Order: sequence, then C-alpha cells, then structure tokens
Amino acid sequence: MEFDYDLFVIGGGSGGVRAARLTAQDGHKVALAEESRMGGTCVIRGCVPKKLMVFASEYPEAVGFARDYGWDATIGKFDWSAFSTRMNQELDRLESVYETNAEKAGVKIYHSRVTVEDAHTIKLSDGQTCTAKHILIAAGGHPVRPDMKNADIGMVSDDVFNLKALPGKLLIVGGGYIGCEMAGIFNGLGVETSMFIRGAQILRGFDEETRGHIADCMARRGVTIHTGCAPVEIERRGDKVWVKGSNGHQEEFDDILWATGRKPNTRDLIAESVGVKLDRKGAIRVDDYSQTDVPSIFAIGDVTGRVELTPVAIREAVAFHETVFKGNKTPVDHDLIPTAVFTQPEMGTVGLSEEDAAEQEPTLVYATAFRPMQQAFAGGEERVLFKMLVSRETDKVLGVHIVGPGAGEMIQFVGVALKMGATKADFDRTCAVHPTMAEELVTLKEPVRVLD
Ligand SMILES: Cc1cc2nc3c(=O)[nH]c(=O)nc-3n(C[C@H](O)[C@H](O)[C@H](O)COP(=O)(O)OP(=O)(O)OC[C@H]3O[C@@H](n4cnc5c(N)ncnc54)[C@H](O)[C@@H]3O)c2cc1C
Ligand SMILES: NC(=O)c1ccc[n+]([C@@H]2O[C@H](COP(=O)([O-])OP(=O)(O)OC[C@H]3O[C@@H](n4cnc5c(N)ncnc54)[C@H](O)[C@@H]3O)[C@@H](O)[C@H]2O)c1
Repeated sequence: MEFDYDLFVIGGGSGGVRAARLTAQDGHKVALAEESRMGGTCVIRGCVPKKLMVFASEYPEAVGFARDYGWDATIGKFDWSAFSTRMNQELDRLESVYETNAEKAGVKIYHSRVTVEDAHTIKLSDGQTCTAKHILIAAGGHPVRPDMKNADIGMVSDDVFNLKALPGKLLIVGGGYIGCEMAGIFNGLGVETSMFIRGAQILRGFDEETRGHIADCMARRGVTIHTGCAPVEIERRGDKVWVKGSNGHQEEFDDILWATGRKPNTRDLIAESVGVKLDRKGAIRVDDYSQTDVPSIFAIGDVTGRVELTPVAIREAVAFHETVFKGNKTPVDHDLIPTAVFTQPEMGTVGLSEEDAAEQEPTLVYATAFRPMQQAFAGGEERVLFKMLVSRETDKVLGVHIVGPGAGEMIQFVGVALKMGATKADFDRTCAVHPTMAEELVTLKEPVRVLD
C-alpha cells in the first residue's frame, strides 16, 4: 500500500520534534502536526519560561549576598512587564528555532489540530486527510483543575506565563513539582505566597527527609504552607477570592494558582474504532517500545503518562526512531532518571528514596546538613542537605538526594556514576574538589542510620 508519509507525528513538543527530525534526516518522508505553538509544553509553557522566572526571582537573594560581601547594592523594584516582554521574545525565538530546524531536516509541518481516523489515516481540522505508514502520538498533556464549585476562578500553570501583572497575594493549591516551583518563584518576586497541601508534606513520592528539609527552607524564606488542607469552598468577593480549606482555615487572596496535576491530551484524539487503548487516567497504553495496541501507531512523552520529563520524552523519541526506522529494537530505559525540582532551594535527586531503599534491602543512610561557605560568611541560616543511600550487602549506591544551590547541576553527574553501578567505595576513592559543597559526596564517613 502507498502512503503519503512514512511517519506522521502528532505534536510539536520535545518528543514529537525529536522523532520527526531524526526520521526525516534519515531520508524518510515525515509530517508533523501542531495545533498550538512549536516547542510544546517545555519551550512555551513549561521548563524554559519556568526556569527564566526562577532566575528572575533569585536576584533579591543574590543582592542580599552582595551586600554581605561588601557591595553597596540594593535591589530596587521588579518590573514584571519588562521581564515578561523579554521572556516572551525569547520564547518566540525558540519557537522559531524549533520550526526552522524541523523544516531544515525535511519535516512537512501542518499548523493544525489533527485526529487519528484509522491505523494509517490522520484528519486535519480543515477536513483534509493524510495517510502514513507509521503514526507517532506525542500530544503531551494539560493542567487540570479539581472538580469542585468555582474551580474556574484563578489560573493554571499555562496562564502564569501570560500574566498582565503579578498578584499581591497568591494561593497555590497542590504541592507537587509545579506548585512548589511556582511558590519559590512568586515568593522570590515579592508576592505574598501561601500553599494549600492536601497531604502532610510537599513533594509526595520524593525522599521523606529531603521533602521536610525543602519545606522548612521554603517556610523560612516566607512561603506559608498549610498542610492537610485542600480547598473546600471558593467565592469571588469583589476583586478578591475567598477560600476555605478542609482544616477550617479561611483567607482572602488576589488570585489562585491550581497546581493540582496534569492529564494527557487524548480527548477526542483517536476514533474509538482505531483500537488504541487508554489507561484509567486517559494516558495511551504502550509497551516497552512505545507501541500501542495498534501495530502502526506509537506514542511517546507525557501522553503516555510514564515519566513526565522533557529528557525522557526525547529519549523515548530516540528509542522509537531506533526501533522503527533503524531496525534496532530499543526498549525505553526508565531506570535511574536523575531529576531536579527547581524549588528555592533546589533539589537534585536520582535513585531510591530512603523509604523505598529500606523496603528493598538493608540500607546504610549517609546524610549531612550544613551551612555552606557562602551562606555561613553572610550569616545565613539555610543548610544544604547531602544524602546517600547505600546497599548494606553490595555497597552499591541506591540513591542520592541533594538540596542546595546547584543541586540540579550536581545530580546530573551523580546520575552518570549511579548508571555505571557506582559503589560507596567508588565515591570514597574519588578525590574531593575543594572548597565546594559537592565534596561532601566523596567524604561521607559514617552512616547516620542503618536500616535492616
Ligand atoms: C510548568 C511546567 C514546568 C516543567 N518543568 C520541567 C523541567 O524543569 N524539566 C523537565 O524535564 N520537565 C519539565 N516539565 C515537563 C515537560 O515540559 C514535559 O514532560 C514535556 O514537555 C513533554 O513533552 P511531550 O513531547 O510529551 O509533549 P508536549 O511538549 O506537551 O508537546 C505536545 C504538543 O502536542 C500538541 N498537540 C496536542 N494534541 C494535538 C492534536 N490533536 N493535534 C495537533 N497537535 C496537538 C500540543 O499543542 C503540544 O504542543 C514541566 C512541565 C510544566 C507544565
Ligand atoms: N523540574 C521538573 O522537572 C518539573 C517541573 C514541573 C513539572 N514537571 C513534570 O510535570 C508533572 C506534573 O506536575 P504537577 O505539579 O502538575 O503534578 P503533581 O502530580 O506532581 O502534583 C499535583 C499535586 O496536586 C495535589 N492535588 C490534586 N488535587 C488537589 C486538590 N483538590 N487539593 C489540593 N491538592 C490537590 C496532589 O496531591 C499533588 O501533590 C510532574 O510529575 C513532573 O513530571 C517536572
């Protein structure tokens, strides 16, 4: 059978663009449809603008340090409008880089919403159809609001990057990656920031001690964290929003940010007759090779609800390309993914939490929390945390968790060591770099706990 394309990719985000470019560069006929802006979540309303906002929000602290180091420095006022204009210019530039690079590789781009009509047919919003030997769904996800009265009041993370002005006083609902990163950003930009967290602690799923350390630091920096508190009533009162929490706490805010999770973009995407199966959360069900229940259709990235991180979507794209277009069956490797949460202070983490390690096998826990040189000199109270979990039996390092400046940068390299199967002895025989914070990783002496 003749097809219009060898590959049709749905979604111009991190995963989709990588798969399309690699396949087109190999000389295959490739098309890609994007209904919004090229670059997708990461570039337009995720990692990139978020990180730029993190940078912007860290300057007051940096100027505070500058004073302690002898500079006659004051911070002045933050001009959201000037920053936001610049940030959006940068996003426009990156969007155009994504588009140009895909086109240069030979990808035909359709600026259109598309749907999957059968195992080989795509329908564009103008009614036109295209056929392809393989279809790759990389449609990403979107933020969700809870199902409760007046939850349409306030914003979601997508809206943060288009704010006309900063709120004076903000409530963030949800204590996951997005809630905690946004709390640090808004607090740093001078917004009075509170969080409503359903559970007992922020950042569910991460190492318990590390979560506690970050929460303490965030609170000390000025974020008010209400734990065991989900909103139960919301009302607009004039230009304020009144919120009542499940623990009885009531307060008025200028705005709400719902950071209550994300859902895959699968609604009305694939005709039921096609046979692609979704899981309970609406994510596309795939095997280890990202193949769906329909052999010609594959799915990667957030739309599969596996690990929702940009580098993971990109690796899934590469594995898909190897498997389908290089004849080299490559399963996706989701083991030991290093990640950073850009809270203030930042967290870098790879491998098992103390709780998961203890569940798995007898574990030695090494940990140290101390005031780093730069802080101590300035009279700062905040401590950095370095924590390492080691198998009692094999000496293998099972997990590393770091909280402090540059934790994201440090964990990248720790990730390499863990991927190579490093033992505690390997860390110990590595010479320290002095004076750094990271030297703690190779000088952790005695375990603080032994979990049998
Ligand atoms: C606020 C925020 C901060 C984040 N920060 C980080 C971070 O610091 N580090 C990190 O690793 N990850 C981060 N992430 C996660 C990361 O952005 C995602 O994991 C990544 O972008 C997923 O890529 P993807 O290719 O699967 O999907 P996406 O990038 O979401 O791309 C999907 C694209 O498909 C398009 N689309 C959907 N349906 C259709 C259709 N029917 N027709 C045509 N086009 C369609 C969408 O418009 C979208 O552009 C963050 C996410 C958010 C929301
Ligand atoms: N630095 C990074 O790499 C980075 C940054 C942002 C996002 N991400 C990715 O995006 C994904 C989604 O992030 P997210 O923060 O949207 O989701 P999440 O699942 O991490 O957090 C959502 C939080 O909202 C809470 N919640 C849900 N409903 C609630 C309610 N009614 N009241 C109170 N709390 C409620 C949940 O308990 C949870 O803690 C992450 O899992 C991550 O993979 C990564």
